[in-house]
Amino acid sequence: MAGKTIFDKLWDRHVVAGNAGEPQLLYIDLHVIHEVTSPQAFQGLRDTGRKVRRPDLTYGTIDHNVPTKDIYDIHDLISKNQIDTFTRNVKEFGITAQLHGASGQGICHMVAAESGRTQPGKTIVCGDSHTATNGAFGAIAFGIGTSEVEHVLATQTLWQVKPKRMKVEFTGHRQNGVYSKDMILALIAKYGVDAGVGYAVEYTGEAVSDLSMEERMTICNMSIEFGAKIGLMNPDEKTFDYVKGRPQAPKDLPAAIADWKTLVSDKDAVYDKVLRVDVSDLAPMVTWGTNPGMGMEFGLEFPEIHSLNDERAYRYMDLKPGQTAEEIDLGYVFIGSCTNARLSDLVEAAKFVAGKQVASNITAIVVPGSRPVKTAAEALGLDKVFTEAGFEWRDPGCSACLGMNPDQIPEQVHCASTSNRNFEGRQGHNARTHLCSPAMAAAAAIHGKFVDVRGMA
Ligand SMILES: CC(C)[C@H](C(=O)O)[C@@H](O)C(=O)O
Repeated sequence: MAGKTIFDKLWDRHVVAGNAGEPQLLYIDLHVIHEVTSPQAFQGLRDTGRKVRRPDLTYGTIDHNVPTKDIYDIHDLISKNQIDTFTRNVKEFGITAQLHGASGQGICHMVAAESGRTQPGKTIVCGDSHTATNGAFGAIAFGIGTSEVEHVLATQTLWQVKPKRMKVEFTGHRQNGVYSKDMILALIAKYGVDAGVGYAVEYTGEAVSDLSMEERMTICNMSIEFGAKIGLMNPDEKTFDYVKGRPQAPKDLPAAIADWKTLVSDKDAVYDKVLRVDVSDLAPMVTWGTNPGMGMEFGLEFPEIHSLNDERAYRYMDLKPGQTAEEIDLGYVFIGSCTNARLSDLVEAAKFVAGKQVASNITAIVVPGSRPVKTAAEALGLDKVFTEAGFEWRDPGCSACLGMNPDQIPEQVHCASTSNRNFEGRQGHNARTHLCSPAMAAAAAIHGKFVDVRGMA
């Protein structure tokens, strides 16, 4: 019999009912909730007189709507209503949540891992498309819709059709100044934003083993930009070390680790599709267009127009084929989001900023993804490094990744952004987003334009 992938092993462990090839009922080990996609779900429970089946397996945070200048100072009435409603709901249904100013508050895709709830072998869902971030630990993690949030709240299970299996092998070793963000942007640029549709993607290869857990999360996070709901990696010693010592780590860690070690893909595992990206010569990536696949290695010219989409993207971005990233007239730099606002991202960005000044044409903000990251960064003095250089240092939240809170990029301004989506209007009406790594964003803030960070720090 052929070997099994990690995905097969985890899937099989969680099937409660249903046959292969049909929708199957999966047990959910962890349900993360936030203020945007849960209100109707709770109302649905209330309307039918149901309770949350496993409040102990449900974990909440506020992130999308929170202002990052003063988390209590919410002017937008819809945002305020969502946060107030969420606060009421978690209290009424007995769910642990990181609310205003709480020490664990932050972006939903960061807080579960930070608390130790994200562990190898789990099924993890959240009403948010970047939930695959947790897959970096060797978990099946995916985003769900609000009616599914209600289903999970009520039953701790979910109907799903098993996706196909894809292996993405990152071979070679990265050059200095090239990061996991560049790896995932390169994958999406090479194969397209729909290449992962219908697949659970397993990321493997020496270039993945090289990465820290935080860097791995960046890759799994952007699985959805590759078209896949699920992206995951085989757990290893780095994974176990990350979980160890966290408040919600398993009580009997050695026993858990012994089990987790079995939850890796067999050598002879079978995949429906295999893709490869060699990262040895990869340069830092910058997107020029309006989807995450419209990206180029730094130094290369933006491509010819091949479709109406390309034409529209160039018009929206006010750029032309043949230009290079260096020629982009940047006005804003955003370092933040569930993709790249972890401690190591801020440490790396700070290397390019220390002792320097933000260029006069740039407004630059750093938004730690969570309160634990903010606290840890301040203990390292990173807040001073950034503010002395002219960056603003904010409170945790989704911030300018998406225009759901006051942090918006002004119209027509080009923004070097460490976030995950460069869609039209994503960061604000008519704002122009260029996705890149924290190092590229930080160096761009100092130089006033994109520069090649290879060999710089
Ligand atoms: C608000 C939420 C539903 C949305 C998502 O699920 O993707 C957001 O997090 C995003 O990144 O666009």
